Amino acid sequence: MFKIQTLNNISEKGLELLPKDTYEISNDCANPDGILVRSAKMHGMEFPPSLKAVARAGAGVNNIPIDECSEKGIVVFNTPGANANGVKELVLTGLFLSSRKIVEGIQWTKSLKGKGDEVPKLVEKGKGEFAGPEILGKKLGVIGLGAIGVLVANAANALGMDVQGYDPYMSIDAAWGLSRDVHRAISLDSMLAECDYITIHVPLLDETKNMLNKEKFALMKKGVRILNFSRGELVNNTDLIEAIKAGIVASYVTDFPSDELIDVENIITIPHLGASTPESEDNCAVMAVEQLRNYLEHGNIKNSVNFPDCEMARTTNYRTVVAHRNIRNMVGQITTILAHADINIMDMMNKSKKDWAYTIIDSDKKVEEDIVAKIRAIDGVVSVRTL
Ligand SMILES: NC(=O)C1=CN([C@@H]2O[C@H](COP(=O)(O)OP(=O)(O)OC[C@H]3O[C@@H](n4cnc5c(N)ncnc54)[C@H](O)[C@@H]3O)[C@@H](O)[C@H]2O)C=CC1
Ligand SMILES: O=C(O)C(=O)COP(=O)(O)O
Repeated sequence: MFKIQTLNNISEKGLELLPKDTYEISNDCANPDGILVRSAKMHGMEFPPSLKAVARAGAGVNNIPIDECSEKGIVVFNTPGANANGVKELVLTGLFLSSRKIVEGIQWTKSLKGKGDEVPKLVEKGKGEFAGPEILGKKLGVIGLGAIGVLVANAANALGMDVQGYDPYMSIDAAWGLSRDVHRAISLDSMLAECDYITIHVPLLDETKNMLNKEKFALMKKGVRILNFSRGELVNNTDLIEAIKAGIVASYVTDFPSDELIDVENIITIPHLGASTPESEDNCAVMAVEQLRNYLEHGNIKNSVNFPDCEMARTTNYRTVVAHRNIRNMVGQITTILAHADINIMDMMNKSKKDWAYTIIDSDKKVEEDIVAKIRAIDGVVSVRTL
């Protein structure tokens, strides 16, 4: 029986893929084999030795202590692209909200309640306060051309915007999906200086924290409109508020409210709704559960953020999987232990990703617990399982 702990509400569409006879699901369980999570913060959590994997039903993994998980041999998955359309649609909404003073206009209209037959006249008299520009022909800069950035760039291009993108690490898959009409920015700074609208779609990392700060606001066009549906910490809020007061930033729309941003003129705060659609919630849950099951039951890794993709069709009934550091002679030591135990390898796969590596071995006989213990004792090995 595998125990799965859910730290957030996970769509039933995903949970129902966990067979009841082999999986126990609860939001409060002592020794889980796997955790399913959305945005719950996992930093500071105690990870029991039973924990083998964490599956984030979503894209951003800044709520998970990745390095600690790697050191403990816990494989962390996310669900690339599964909620990208949900976010794209809200970003497009954000583009219009940033331009047309829709939120402010709706707020003001509410103040007319009780004015009776006067309302239509008052509307026509007051509406001039809420005029705003069209997006057609305007320049949009997209920072980060991954699953979401590409969809946003293509959709904005289809709406008639002049779109450029900046992503020094763009994947080949993402490049295939990008419209040929989206231009490649020469540099981030040149893009920031040219654009009327800027939208940010990068993960929150040490390198991207405060990516939009005083220095960057100083480069921007007066009246620029900025959208942040990625993470609040990508933008320095103190510098942003100064840039708004100085008239550089005309509008900031974010999916990540924080106290200093709420109710500030020209800032629109949305309560992290990017992926809150039934479609995105289902897609993410299904993908997270499928990946988690494939790992727990077969040791296959797909879409992990800390260990390499490593998937092999089963050739025998005896599978051993080893998570280890990406250092030399790991495979040599593991296979020597198996050879000394008179175990023959029928098929194997070894893959690496940055500092970490993973090995799958299908053998002709069962690898008994004493042999597992020897493999576990190799310096650099962080987890061993037989399946
Ligand atoms: N508001 C919401 O509900 C949601 C927010 N998000 C946020 O959006 C982020 C992006 O999501 P996806 O597009 O699905 O991820 P992704 O991994 O497909 O794309 C991220 C892109 O950012 C690029 N990148 C990384 N560092 C960069 C840098 N310094 N400069 C320029 N580009 C850089 C990468 O090369 C990659 O192409 C997530 O990490 C998450 O924080 C994601 C889903 C929902
Ligand atoms: O996928 C992401 O990175 C998100 O920000 C979505 O978060 P959520 O699953 O809606 O709590």
